[in-house]
Amino acid sequence: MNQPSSPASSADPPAGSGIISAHHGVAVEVRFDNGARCLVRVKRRSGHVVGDAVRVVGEVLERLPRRTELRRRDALGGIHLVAANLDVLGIVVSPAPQPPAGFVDQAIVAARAADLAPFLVINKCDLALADPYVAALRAAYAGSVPVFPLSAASGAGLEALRAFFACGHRGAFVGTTGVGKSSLLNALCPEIDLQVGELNEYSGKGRNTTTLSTLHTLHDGGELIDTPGFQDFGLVEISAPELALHYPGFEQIPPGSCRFRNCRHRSEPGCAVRDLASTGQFPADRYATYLEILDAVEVVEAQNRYRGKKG
Ligand SMILES: Nc1nc2c(ncn2[C@@H]2O[C@H](COP(=O)(O)OP(=O)(O)OP(=O)(O)O)[C@@H](O)[C@H]2O)c(=O)[nH]1
Ligand SMILES: [Zn+2]
Repeated sequence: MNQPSSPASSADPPAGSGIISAHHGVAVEVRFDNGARCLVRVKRRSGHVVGDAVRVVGEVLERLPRRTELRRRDALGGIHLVAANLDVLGIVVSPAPQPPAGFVDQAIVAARAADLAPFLVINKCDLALADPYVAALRAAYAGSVPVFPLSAASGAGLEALRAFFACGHRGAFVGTTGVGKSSLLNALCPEIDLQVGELNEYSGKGRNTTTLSTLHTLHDGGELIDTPGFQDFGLVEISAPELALHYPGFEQIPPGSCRFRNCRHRSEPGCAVRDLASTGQFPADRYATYLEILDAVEVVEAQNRYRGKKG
């Protein structure tokens, strides 16, 4: 379906407001507030993404202002908009394979910088080595974000995550390869194939379309965006001020504790974070991880400044 020469939709698109629930490259599916769906043709680089709130008038799509934007960085450093109007981002990890050091922290910072509330999913809790891993992650993050230990394979722990989404959240998952994101999506929405089937029934065309991105409604409530290839995305680079502002654990330190408002919590005089870490009131290992990420972020910032000067 959706060859460039095909009609924008197989029926007259109804007029009204709704949300883009799937993106097929040359057409988007709009889900109207009353539940009806239609396909509307768009230009290849129209800038529309799943999650966009739109008004449809005839074949014209008017995009309404976005509350949030989720971006990713590709292998060449290009930045792409992935989805709009999400409110939560699930960071998926597993005891095997484990994500690289600092991954969870950077994902939390990137989510918060994009105004998304991060939560942590620890998959594969059926594995024997899961318990100490879950305990370590809880100790580091439970004070900062919701933590969901579960097993996509056995289904244990899925109910708590379903209940979280059922509060009305719209989110996506990120995580490194092999942690079980696809398994988790399938466990949460077994009807994924069914939705694809419904859409194609509507369009009356075959199943051989590349769907770039889909918004799935979960059975108990809430929505999940599935964007092939996105889940392993390179997080958009975080800046040093974003890191200092959003690093998990720092939210427990009252704002204004450091002498300088833009304190990077490294060597500034009157830095409350460094003082708390040195006296054990802030976990020393968490502070050490922060400094390692800050080092890496500052190297990238220096490289970008150098490139900017050269350019
Ligand atoms: N033991 C166990 N294995 C799981 C679980 N969930 C997924 N796996 C296995 O982990 C492997 C990776 O699962 P995927 O769902 O493909 O992981 P992914 O994160 O989508 O991987 P990519 O597509 O590479 O990004 C597969 O062999 C799954 O069978 C789980 O809850 N427990
Ligand atoms: Zn400080």
